[in-house]
Amino acid sequence: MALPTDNLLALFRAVVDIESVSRDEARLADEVEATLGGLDHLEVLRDGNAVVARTNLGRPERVIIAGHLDTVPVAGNLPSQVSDGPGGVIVHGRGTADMKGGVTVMLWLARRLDAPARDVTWIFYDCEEIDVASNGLGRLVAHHPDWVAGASLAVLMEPTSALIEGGCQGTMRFDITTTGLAAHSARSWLGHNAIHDMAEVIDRVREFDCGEVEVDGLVFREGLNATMIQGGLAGNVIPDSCEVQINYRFAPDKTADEALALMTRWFDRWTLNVLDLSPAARPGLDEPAAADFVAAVGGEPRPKYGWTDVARFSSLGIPAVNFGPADSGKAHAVDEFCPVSDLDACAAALARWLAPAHRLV
Ligand SMILES: N[C@@H](CCC[C@H](NC(=O)CCC(=O)O)C(=O)O)C(=O)O
Repeated sequence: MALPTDNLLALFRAVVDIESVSRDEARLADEVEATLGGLDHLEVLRDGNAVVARTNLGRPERVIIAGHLDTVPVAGNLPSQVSDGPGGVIVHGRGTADMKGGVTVMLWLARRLDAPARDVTWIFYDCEEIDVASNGLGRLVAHHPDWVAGASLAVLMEPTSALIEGGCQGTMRFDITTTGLAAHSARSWLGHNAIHDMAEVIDRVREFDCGEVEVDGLVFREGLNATMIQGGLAGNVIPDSCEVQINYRFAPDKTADEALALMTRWFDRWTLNVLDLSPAARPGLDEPAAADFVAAVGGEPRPKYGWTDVARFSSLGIPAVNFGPADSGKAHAVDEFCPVSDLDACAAALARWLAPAHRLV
């Protein structure tokens, strides 16, 4: 199936309807490669399930526009559905908010902007939604550092309702396990209940003061939450083990090491098994390239509460911002959606910035 590139809504629905849960992005990556291949103005490169398309026009400046192809697991919310909203057509379904609207705008513009004023590297990558060790952009940068080198700005088309969201919060996921002694539940005094012991861990999670933290003029909002729990063997057995997964979202005033040290102190009675630790990124919107983008797009920048690869680009010394269609408040929700008017707004703003003289057809 070739992606329909003449109609934005049709393209969006086709991209959404190709299921691409993390580690299963090959089909969508193939379609992206086929859609951008064979155009005179683009060089197309591939690393695993990541696709890069770039102009080589010898412009004095190169920018990166990036987005991930993967989604969190489908929850009965595919294929896509459409409805009519006050502002026009709305597309519903897994990935519409996070972040196939952004991917669609990238495909739309990459095909059409054949003479941008800045050279553009379009990066479509895999495995963003899972552990940082699997992240496709991280792999691509490790394999081909030259594919991102020298960029003056990276725009991540994560959901932002077509406004700029600066920086990103860090994320740390860890397990805590409590251990008991199994016994018949009719003689519970012979055992020790690991699930009951977990109550103290949960209390500790709830007692943590999740503050608001201002960084570079944007107010971030931290969070500490138990997100998964398991334990118990059968309804008549005292459980001898219970495991909870905890997620700490930390503001960019802390390094990843500081976040780890804080959690280790806060849960000092237990052993933390760290599953994932991704650093935050400061907004840095006063960097000249970022400030120029803010001026071109307009609107009042907001903080990015989720983790995005803005953090990776920042650590590489490339200023980066989040800018894409859809409300981030709907990211990962079963009823996620994206208004087509957001796609139009993002495409128009990016075209203004990349090729002021270009008329989008
Ligand atoms: N390695 C991390 C990756 C998690 C990435 C994910 N990002 C978003 O959902 C961005 C959307 C937004 O907030 O606008 C996240 O923050 O969970 C991990 O495995 O946790």
